[in-house]
Amino acid sequence: MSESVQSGVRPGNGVRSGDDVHEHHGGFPVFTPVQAGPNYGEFVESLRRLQDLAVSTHLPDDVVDDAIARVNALSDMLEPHRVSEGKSPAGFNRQLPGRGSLLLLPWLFEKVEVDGIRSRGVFRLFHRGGNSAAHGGTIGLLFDDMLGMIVYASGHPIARTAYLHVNYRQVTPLETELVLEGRVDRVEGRKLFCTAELRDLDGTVLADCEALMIELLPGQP
Ligand SMILES: CCCCC/C=C\C/C=C\C/C=C\C/C=C\CCCC(=O)SCCNC(=O)CCNC(=O)[C@H](O)C(C)(C)COP(=O)(O)OP(=O)(O)OC[C@H]1O[C@@H](n2cnc3c(N)ncnc32)[C@H](O)[C@@H]1OP(=O)(O)O
Repeated sequence: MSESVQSGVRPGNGVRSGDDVHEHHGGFPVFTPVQAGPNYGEFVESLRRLQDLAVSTHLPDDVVDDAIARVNALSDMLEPHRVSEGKSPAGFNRQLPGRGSLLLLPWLFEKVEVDGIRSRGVFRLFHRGGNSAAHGGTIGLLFDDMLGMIVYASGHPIARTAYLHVNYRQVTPLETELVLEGRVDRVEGRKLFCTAELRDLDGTVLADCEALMIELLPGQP
């Protein structure tokens, strides 16, 4: 987000070029990229492991009490370091799984180009919906976050998702490497029509989507 917001939009696909003026990104604030420290990725991964365990254990009550005390102690340690949006490395570090965000799927981008993007990763235990399959909402999250990156990579100003139509074609497995690809298909004024597919390593489409992204007007949140 920060690259796009701060240094502007890269030209591509015949869309407006030289759009590196902040006003072209709606009402988004100017963020200065926050680089993660060398151990930040490990910190986020440790928290993901904790989430995996939180949904895949059955703990005795005394262990739960002990866990509450320890987690609260950890939170107390972090609390004094709270910062406002855009001042944390979370979500801003593309070299880290899920850009270093605990919210996002811990996937890594392999290709971020004008004609489309590709990322790779796994759904974790804490993404389980039922019967060992990924929760449908987490697949929507994966697609929606990718759409922001597609718009960014294609050289358009910041856009928001007006609709996201997901087709669930096959059950999506957990803890299995998968590949996601997407691109802007066509542009009508502010409207960017995008598509993306989630595939397994055999190339089977597990889910695909069609989405409308709308470039923000000046001042739009
Ligand atoms: C250092 C490393 C950096 C790492 C990070 C790098 C990159 C980061 C990644 C990404 C890049 C950067 C930034 C990304 C930032 C943000 C992405 C955010 C994505 C989201 O946050 S996603 C959240 C869910 N999303 C919403 O929260 C949207 C809520 N919503 C609205 O904010 C408005 O709704 C809005 C603005 C969408 C439109 O509002 P509006 O008033 O401007 O436009 P209006 O309604 O007039 O529509 C104009 C034309 O679209 C048609 N139209 C509209 N809606 C339609 C629909 N549903 N179906 C069919 N057609 C539709 C109309 O019919 C008309 O069509 P026509 O012009 O032909 O008449």
